[in-house]
Amino acid sequence: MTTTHPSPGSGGTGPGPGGPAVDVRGLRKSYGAKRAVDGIDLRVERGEIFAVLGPNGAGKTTTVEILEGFRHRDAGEVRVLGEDPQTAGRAWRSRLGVVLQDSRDQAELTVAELVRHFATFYPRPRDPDEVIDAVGLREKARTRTRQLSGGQRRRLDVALGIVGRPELLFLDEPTTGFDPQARRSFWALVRSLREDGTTILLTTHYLDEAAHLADRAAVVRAGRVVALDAPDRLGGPAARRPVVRWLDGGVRRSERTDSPTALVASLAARLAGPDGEVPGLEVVRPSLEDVYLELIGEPAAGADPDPAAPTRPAPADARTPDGPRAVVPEEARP
Ligand SMILES: Nc1ncnc2c1ncn2[C@@H]1O[C@H](COP(=O)(O)OP(=O)(O)OP(=O)(O)O)[C@@H](O)[C@H]1O
Repeated sequence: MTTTHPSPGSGGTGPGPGGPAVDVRGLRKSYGAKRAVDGIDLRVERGEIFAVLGPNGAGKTTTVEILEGFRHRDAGEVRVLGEDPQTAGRAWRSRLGVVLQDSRDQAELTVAELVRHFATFYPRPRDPDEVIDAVGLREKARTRTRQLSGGQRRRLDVALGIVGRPELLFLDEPTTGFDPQARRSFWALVRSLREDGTTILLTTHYLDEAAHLADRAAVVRAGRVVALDAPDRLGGPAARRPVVRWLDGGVRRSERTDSPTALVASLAARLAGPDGEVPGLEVVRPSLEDVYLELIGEPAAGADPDPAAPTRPAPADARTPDGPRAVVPEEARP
């Protein structure tokens, strides 16, 4: 379940100062001996949808919670909408929309009551009924939030995240638990927010979500950014080189090549049987998932090792909770 935390205050009344929405340099954060974030640099431009990808424990949530002002960093420079989240006040907070991964509250209120209640925290809220429509909850407007399904609750969280008309919206794994149709309509909603000028920083484990939504994506592994680019360019051209696979005397062979046609022609001349076919011939262009798995050091099943690929990292360790992951600063509580 997810909860959106309100960001009351007096801001949100106009565009913030120029410059990137998020600018992070040399960010570090440890929990005891565990380095969760180990020197992250990234910049999110205003008006873009930026995805942060990475395996469990890579440091995504820690990074995002620092950007949201919910966690303190050990080192590095951070600017979010031009301010340092550690010292920024209510006006800054009201310019953010935050949709966290876990928690629930206000279970006895109906959807409409809760969205209207959150709208009162902001100086220039969206119309609550329009927001409820936009997230596809019109039918559930009079339902108590405790009676919503997981996917419906997630949509409600998004409604609460956008009702304040944020300049920057953080979405932490927003479509977990959605059915395929709900995901598609949620993606359309996120795109329409971008068209309204909202900057969106999204963490997701769904690569198709990043491919459909993100203008750019960063892949984080063991607390560092290992790639940052448009989803269809992540990993660089070498990572997208097609792989030709075939059987040679019953032995499986493969080769990455920039000229698959020439390779297939030479294989055909050498190995084609009486039917004119090369046994087991396939030409495969690596998908975003293949590229991602290589970047995080987990080659896809059946993938061919690429000498240019990053070395395999130590496995990401399990979370060691030390209390609530996301706390709402006093000043942001209703
Ligand atoms: N409150 C905490 N106390 C101690 N260690 C923590 C805490 N929060 C996170 N960690 C550790 O820091 C590392 C990074 O965790 P983080 O939650 O930032 O990763 P993540 O990339 O968001 O993972 P996931 O995809 O599972 O949400 C992990 O090793 C995790 O166990």
